[in-house]
Amino acid sequence: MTVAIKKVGVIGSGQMGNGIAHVAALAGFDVVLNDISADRLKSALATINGNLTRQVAKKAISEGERKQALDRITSAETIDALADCDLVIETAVEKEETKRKIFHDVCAVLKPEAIVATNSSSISITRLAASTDRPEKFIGIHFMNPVPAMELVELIRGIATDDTTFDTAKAFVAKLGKQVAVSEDFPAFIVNRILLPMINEAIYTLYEGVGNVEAIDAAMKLGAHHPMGPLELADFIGLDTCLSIMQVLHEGLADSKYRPCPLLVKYVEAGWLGRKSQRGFYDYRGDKPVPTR
Ligand SMILES: CC(=O)CC(=O)SCCNC(=O)CCNC(=O)[C@H](O)C(C)(C)COP(=O)(O)OP(=O)(O)OC[C@H]1O[C@@H](n2cnc3c(N)ncnc32)[C@H](O)[C@@H]1OP(=O)(O)O
Ligand SMILES: NC(=O)C1=CN([C@@H]2O[C@H](COP(=O)(O)OP(=O)(O)OC[C@H]3O[C@@H](n4cnc5c(N)ncnc54)[C@H](OP(=O)(O)O)[C@@H]3O)[C@@H](O)[C@H]2O)C=CC1
Repeated sequence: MTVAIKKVGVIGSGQMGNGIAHVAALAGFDVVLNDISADRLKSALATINGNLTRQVAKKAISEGERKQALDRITSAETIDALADCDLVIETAVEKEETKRKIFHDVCAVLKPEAIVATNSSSISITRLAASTDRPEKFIGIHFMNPVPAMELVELIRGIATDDTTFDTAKAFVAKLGKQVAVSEDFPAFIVNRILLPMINEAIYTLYEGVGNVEAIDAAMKLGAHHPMGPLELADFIGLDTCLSIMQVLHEGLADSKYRPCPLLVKYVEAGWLGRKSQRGFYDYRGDKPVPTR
């Protein structure tokens, strides 16, 4: 059994939030995009418009579809604006305390039957669900970056998630034109359990001087046919997010093989978070990315 979803709330308008709002609006859902920062909301709407315009240029969608999708998105700086949403997807920073606070605030304004989802990359769905007033209506809907281009969405049930919530989330993902992979609720789920240790190992390879940034990325692009090198991909994901995921794996599985590389810690402490802060394993401030090591 599924429940009808018409209006979707997206909390956090960073790179994932704008991607989720984009694909949901294009699929015909009304979307309320929420962020604590007005500037973020403004730049998210500009990014969505830019990505929709690129799809029009590639003839993937019509000009009318671009316009209708944009018209379906409203932006809001306050959480009250999400009150009449049927589904809310939280996609703020990968910090458990921030997410818990958001769930506390949003559940207070939502109707009791609304479904609450998180796009968390790694944090226990069961634990996040337990911090809400509706663990049975809580689920992990984990999109991949960049959302408009990636086919997969992981669905993760918490221990209490009911069948209606799972079936509704599955139908929602199908309506977005994406494929589902179901993951059990263990640290970092499937994709990041495999991908992040690979990225962390690439950073150790750099840290130990086995290769420089250029050599490591070229090796994996040309030698293993990865679309992006692991360091380029780390910058794309965000080094703060990569570190948070490694910390969840390290703490959650208590195995030293998940120890975050000290060089990753150093970059995050420097505020060199990758593309979003214009500097990470590459410096993006010039015409083209320049390796920082
Ligand atoms: C951390 C987590 O929790 C989970 C994760 O997401 S892990 C990260 C998973 N993502 C990846 O591994 C991405 C790896 N990289 C890639 O697959 C590719 O480099 C890429 C798809 C990003 C770009 O591919 P490309 O061939 O170099 O570029 P390009 O041909 O311009 O783009 C391919 C498509 O992606 C879209 N695209 C590219 N960058 C985009 C962006 N930033 N935002 C939206 N769409 C984008 C393009 O519009 C294009 O769409 P169509 O196929 O509909 O035309
Ligand atoms: N990056 C990736 O490749 C992927 C990330 N994810 C997950 O998606 C989530 C978001 O990641 P991503 O988009 O990359 O992160 P970003 O840093 O790009 O965006 C996070 C956004 O959330 C905003 N924010 C912070 N606190 C709040 C709040 N209390 N209420 C509303 N908005 C808030 C931030 O605002 P401000 O900057 O002003 O603090 C920022 O705009 C994380 O949980 C991450 O693990 C999932 C799949 C892939």
